[in-house]
Amino acid sequence: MDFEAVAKYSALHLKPAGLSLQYGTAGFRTKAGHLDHIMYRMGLLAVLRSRQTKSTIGVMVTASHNPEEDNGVKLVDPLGEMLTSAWEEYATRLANAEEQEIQSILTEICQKEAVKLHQYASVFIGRDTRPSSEKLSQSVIDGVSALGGQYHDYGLVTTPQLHYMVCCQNTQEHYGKATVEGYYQKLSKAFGELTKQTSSSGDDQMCLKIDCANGIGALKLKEMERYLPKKLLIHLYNDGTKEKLNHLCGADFVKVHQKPPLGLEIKPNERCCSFDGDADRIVYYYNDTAGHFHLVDGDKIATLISTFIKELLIKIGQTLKMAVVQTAYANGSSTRYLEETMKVPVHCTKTGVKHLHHKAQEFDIGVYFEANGHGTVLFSKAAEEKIRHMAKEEKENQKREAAKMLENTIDLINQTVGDAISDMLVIEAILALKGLTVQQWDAIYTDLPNRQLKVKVADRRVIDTTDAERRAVTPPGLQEKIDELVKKYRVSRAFVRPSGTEDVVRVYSEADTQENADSLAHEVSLAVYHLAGGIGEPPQPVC
Ligand SMILES: CC(=O)N[C@H]1[C@@H](OP(=O)(O)O)O[C@H](CO)[C@@H](O)[C@@H]1O
Ligand SMILES: [Mg+2]
Repeated sequence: MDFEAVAKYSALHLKPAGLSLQYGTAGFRTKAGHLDHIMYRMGLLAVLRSRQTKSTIGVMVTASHNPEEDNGVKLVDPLGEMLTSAWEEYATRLANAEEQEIQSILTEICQKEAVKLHQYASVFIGRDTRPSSEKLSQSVIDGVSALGGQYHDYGLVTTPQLHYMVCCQNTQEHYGKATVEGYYQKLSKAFGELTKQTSSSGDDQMCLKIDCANGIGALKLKEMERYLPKKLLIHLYNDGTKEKLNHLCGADFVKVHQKPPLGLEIKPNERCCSFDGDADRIVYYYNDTAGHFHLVDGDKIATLISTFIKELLIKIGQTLKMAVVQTAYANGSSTRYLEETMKVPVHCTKTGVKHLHHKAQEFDIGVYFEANGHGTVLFSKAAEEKIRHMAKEEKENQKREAAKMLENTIDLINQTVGDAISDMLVIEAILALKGLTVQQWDAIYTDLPNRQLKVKVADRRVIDTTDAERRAVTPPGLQEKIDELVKKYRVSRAFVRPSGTEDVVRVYSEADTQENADSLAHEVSLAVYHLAGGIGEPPQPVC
């Protein structure tokens, strides 16, 4: 290893004294001004991971739905998955090392992981539209170069596009061409094929208003439009030309506040959706004729997609094992509907896509979505082969057509990670094929009223959880208090957990009415404030 080069470049990317950060739910995230050294060091780490896996590794510079002033970085593993957990620990150690410790930590990682120092290394780099992202991605490049790695800078891309391209590269382009154009072509072709059957009905225009959160999604949808069939009419709002990234708009804002984004006027019953800042999440919504807002979130997306797939599986007569994976934030009504009406097994994991993704890999077909709209569908190799074989060879017309639909769904979905563009196309195709309006989709089940709140505490690590984060083990007395509060309300549920992306404790509640969900969330927030070291003003009631 050329430690001289590492030290030379490192001096240009000094760590601010006393700063300590952790590789959290979605990599490192904080104020952009604190991240230069992290970027450089993640460039170094990506080279080691590439050498160890003998594969291309991705580095994405983004802070997703966070405010524009923040930034972040995450590493992408060879098949487009999130970085494996042992390496998350290395990432944290390297990020927090003092200047003089960098060399010994790099050496230790190489020894532990049997990294061959002369192995070829390749890193794909992408970034979102934040003003700070370009400079920060240059720091990643410095890290890659310092250790003699090769890199391809894709510039402005959505997070899922980078994941896709890493997967393409490491499967010798079996998954698709490792270019943004290849991505557009693959998805557009699958979408066109899948929606072919809908084109005979005449009034089959699919109209969708998209809030792009003033982020990368707008740029990429504009590029993609010319590849898409004309029958899909998309109208882009919050395209980043006027307003600030994620400010009062985007999927996270709409989900958390349960209201429409600024900058998008909704006429009654119009189908609308919001992307988040790096276009890996999507939620749908509409206003009814009385002007009431209705959110159609990740749980409803999982329900729509799994219903569609299950119906096709019945048609092809294959007993492939399908399951839905959710987190504790999934609305209780969605879980009940999936288990009791749909008869689909449901599993609950900790928050964070990597947990859902791993669980979903256990099934022939694993549908996973966080309630906030981040999710995808995974098909096992065996399931995929079976479906592709049937789509080609099956003699019975009806079965073969159903298999073809599944095959096109496989090609349309981005299996590496949740992808707003790909998910949107899957949803639009399913709605068109099933002839469903957004209201009919929404009416599949009724969400339980719920509320999400944040509480500021001195150190959120004092809260430790178990049972897929549904119960707090520490601090003492907190879970008992939550249990007591939950008992006061009907069909209620509540839990708290430290956020992995923000310096807050998150509170979630559900109850029979919105007033009760709000009141339960407020009472639980007060319990957190008092028992887990709250700082600042005590939480105020939701108004
Ligand atoms: C309640 C919630 O929506 N939490 C989000 C949020 O994680 P936290 O650990 O809750 O901050 O950001 C993650 C990354 O985008 C996402 O995976 C997760 O679902
Ligand atoms: Mg995101």
